[in-house]
Amino acid sequence: MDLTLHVERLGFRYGRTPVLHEVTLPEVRATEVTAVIGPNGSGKSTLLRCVAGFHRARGQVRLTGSDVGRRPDGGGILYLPQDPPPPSSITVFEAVLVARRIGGAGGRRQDHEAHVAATLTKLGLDEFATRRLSDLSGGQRQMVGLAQAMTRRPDVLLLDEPTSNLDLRNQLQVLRLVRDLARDQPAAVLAVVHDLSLAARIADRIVVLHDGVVHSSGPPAEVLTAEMLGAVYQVEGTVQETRDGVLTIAVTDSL
Ligand SMILES: Nc1ncnc2c1ncn2[C@@H]1O[C@H](COP(=O)(O)OP(=O)(O)OP(=O)(O)O)[C@@H](O)[C@H]1O
Repeated sequence: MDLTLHVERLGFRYGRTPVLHEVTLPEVRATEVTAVIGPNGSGKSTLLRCVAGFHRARGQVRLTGSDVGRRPDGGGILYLPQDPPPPSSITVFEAVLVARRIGGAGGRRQDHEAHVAATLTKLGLDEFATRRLSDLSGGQRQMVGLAQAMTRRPDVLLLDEPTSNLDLRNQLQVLRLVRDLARDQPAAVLAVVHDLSLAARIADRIVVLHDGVVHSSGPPAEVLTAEMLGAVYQVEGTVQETRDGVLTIAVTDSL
């Protein structure tokens, strides 16, 4: 049976302030991407941190499937935070190699180095391999963070706004890579994405979080509606689908 992430009835509070209420997500199977959207402060990052096990939440987070624990060079749940890796004096290549070794992958050094080189190529980071992290922009370091996550070959990848520091071209490239990674590796991916049009392009399913409650979930075309924009984001908007199935969301409120 395919590896599947189950998140059921999660409840969490910071001190006395409740943030998540009985949050149940649709199952996320390996090969699939689920995007979590919602307004600022709706609990998206908290949800990801609860799934990652950083917060002790009520409810259940389970991995099922005969593949669980079978991946020799990786596995498990990996959380990639919103902030890129900090500037430091190690090179991009070293940073990704260290991430792979910390991930517990066994084997020969040459094999790890070849894997890291291939990962950097996939992300278009070849030219940065020998540069120090301290010499990179925030967006470039965010790409390195993604390379570190990919090289650890997790069963479940939790991404908190993986494109927040990236320009338009890199946003698309990263989201394509995330989709390919989910399918090829395979991995179950849960990603917080602010841009609704990008979420629609990357995700098999979208979960809308509003005040810590799941407002709606399902395929992008079902979830991204003018009604949802009004009820959750309090804006007037339109959702249009092009002939090749791309959804475009436009806010029509005047400024
Ligand atoms: N460490 C913390 N201690 C107390 N309250 C917190 C903490 N972190 C977040 N919160 C509060 O919990 C709520 C949810 O925050 P969270 O960061 O999960 O939202 P979000 O949907 O990811 O927001 P954004 O889109 O702005 O990143 C917010 O009201 C926030 O102020």
